[in-house]
Amino acid sequence: MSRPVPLGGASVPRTAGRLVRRRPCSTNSFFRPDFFVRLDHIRNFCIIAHIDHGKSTLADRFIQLTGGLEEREMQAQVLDNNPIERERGITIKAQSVQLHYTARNGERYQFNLIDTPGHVDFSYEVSRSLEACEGALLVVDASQGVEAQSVANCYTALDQNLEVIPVLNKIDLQNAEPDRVREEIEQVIGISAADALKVSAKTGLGVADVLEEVVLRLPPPKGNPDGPLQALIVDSWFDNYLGVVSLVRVTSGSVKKGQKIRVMSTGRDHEITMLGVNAPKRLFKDELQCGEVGFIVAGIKDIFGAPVGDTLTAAGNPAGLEALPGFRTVQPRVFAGMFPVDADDFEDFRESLQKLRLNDSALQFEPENSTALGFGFRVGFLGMLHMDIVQERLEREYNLNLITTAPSVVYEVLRTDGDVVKVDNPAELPEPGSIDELREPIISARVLMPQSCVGPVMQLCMEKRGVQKNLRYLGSQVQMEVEMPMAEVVLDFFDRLKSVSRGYASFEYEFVRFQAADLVKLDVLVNGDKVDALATIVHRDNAYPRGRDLCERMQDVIHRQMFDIAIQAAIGAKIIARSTVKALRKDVTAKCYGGDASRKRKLLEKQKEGKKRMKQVGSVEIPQEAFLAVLGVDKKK
Ligand SMILES: Nc1nc2c(ncn2[C@@H]2O[C@H](COP(=O)(O)OP(=O)(O)OP(=O)(O)O)[C@@H](O)[C@H]2O)c(=O)[nH]1
Repeated sequence: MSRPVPLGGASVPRTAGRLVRRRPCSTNSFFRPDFFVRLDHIRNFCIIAHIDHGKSTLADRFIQLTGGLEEREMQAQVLDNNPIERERGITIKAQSVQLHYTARNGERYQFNLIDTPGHVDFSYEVSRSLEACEGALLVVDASQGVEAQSVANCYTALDQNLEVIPVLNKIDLQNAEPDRVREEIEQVIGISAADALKVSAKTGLGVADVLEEVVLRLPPPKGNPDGPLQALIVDSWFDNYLGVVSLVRVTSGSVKKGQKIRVMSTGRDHEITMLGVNAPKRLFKDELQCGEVGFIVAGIKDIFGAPVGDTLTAAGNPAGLEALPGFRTVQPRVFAGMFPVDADDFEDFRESLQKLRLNDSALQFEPENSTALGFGFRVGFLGMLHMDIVQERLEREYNLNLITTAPSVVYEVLRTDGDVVKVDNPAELPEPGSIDELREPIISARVLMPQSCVGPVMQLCMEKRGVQKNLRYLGSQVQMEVEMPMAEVVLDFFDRLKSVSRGYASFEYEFVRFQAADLVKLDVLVNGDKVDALATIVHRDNAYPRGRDLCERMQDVIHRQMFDIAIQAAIGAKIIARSTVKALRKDVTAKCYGGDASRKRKLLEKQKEGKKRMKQVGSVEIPQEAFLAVLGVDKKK
């Protein structure tokens, strides 16, 4: 992604408090004078919560209260600055912002705040952001109560030894029950909530107290301000003009403009040309000191030049420092083929994926060749929302026109020769004769719901081949632990769970093991040709209904053409379902008798537009919707 560096006018802090001004104010108004902040006056913290509990809105209030933006510059969820985030109303990328707060004791503190995403698909982003912090605000919606991601994200913070302050949000709502939710935090999560703060991020009620508690209860960063430079790359993105821009947390020493730094994994030295902080407007500075979180630009044009999790030291690393621990790598769980509609876009597609990966280290990809769709990539994602967002970012930020195939999980195959291989593409499943055992990934899911939902949720889990492991009554909430095949969860579990529980149940999951199951490959034939990109792996018991359903769905989405199109579902050589798209020529200009050439041309152009997201497979044009018919998702109109 190329995030431009806005050259907005920087607001110089009105009162410098007791801070010492290190050097005279730069004459350039884009620069903010550097104030020396003592390490014990810095607080680095994250806001964590379940989706929609109000993290970004609380961050807005913090920015407003500390004067980070003027009233006219404020808009809701300021930190969700990606257009996709704003349209969907969700946070996808963690965003950092530096604020300056004068506490009630008259001292001035520097806050480096990171707003994190709430959806389970982006929990990796949360754990990475926590690495740059000493504390976390756990925001819980006082009208909804504790939900699955409140628990999971809080445990991640505790695992990383962070101090957690519970904050009960939305107390302005009539149905807010702060006392019940406080008990829930203690019962479900198991942390003390006696001194949880009550706030309304919307009206601002109680928000000032949160800032004060951040000062009092969260520890300052550790590290030696006078030691040799050591900084952790927390995030990176590619800017078309500047090259790689990295967000770093300085853990020792300081980094200065003009300084030569070394990227430890590559061993290459670069000169820092720009550095600064998001406040939340981007402000250029001369130095990032120990404990601070800010961005650096070092003229790195190579996409792999400053990977996330890497360590920066002074050039030549004279102190012989070791690399910081970095981040755990995440394994993608869902894979789908992505193919450019226009084969000429393949190289652009590769470069775009590489740039996107810099900013999204959970993304993995390798080239794939499909008989039906040509050259593309098999791309690994953390979940369906992640897949959806990646496709949208590729199309909007990189101007690509892509066909995505149905997502698949990774299977483990025990071959008759004793070898065990992993298969993430159904088309590459070995011949049935050479398979001794086919194993599917099993997840352990924790569903949190009100008691009234237990019946329908249990029924849904059974339908998805789930095995209940535990059921705990925690006050008004019930926590159910269930093991389920991941393939069933990928398809539509999340939506179904929301609908059977009227939105009250939430869930989070983790992979536990591979387990043998009676699975078969379901092929789809279009006019007799097997289309590799449409193959799926399903449980034998579901194969017949799935095959029938798939043929019907495809019949609805494949446009009628000049001839009959037969769609068949097959297991091996056995056809198990069939449907036909009847021949018809859709003459869009039929009604345009008379000689209005321009209107005819417009209609034909419109028809051409409609054909854009299609692939010619044999003699048949197959639209994007058909490739995702197995999901029952009409993704692109
Ligand atoms: N009534 C009320 N609504 C609130 C309050 N705080 C947030 N909201 C609303 O709750 C919705 C979600 O708020 P966000 O700040 O986007 O939530 P989030 O936790 O950042 O969401 P994700 O980043 O997608 O996980 C928005 O419609 C907000 O206007 C509050 O204190 N009171």
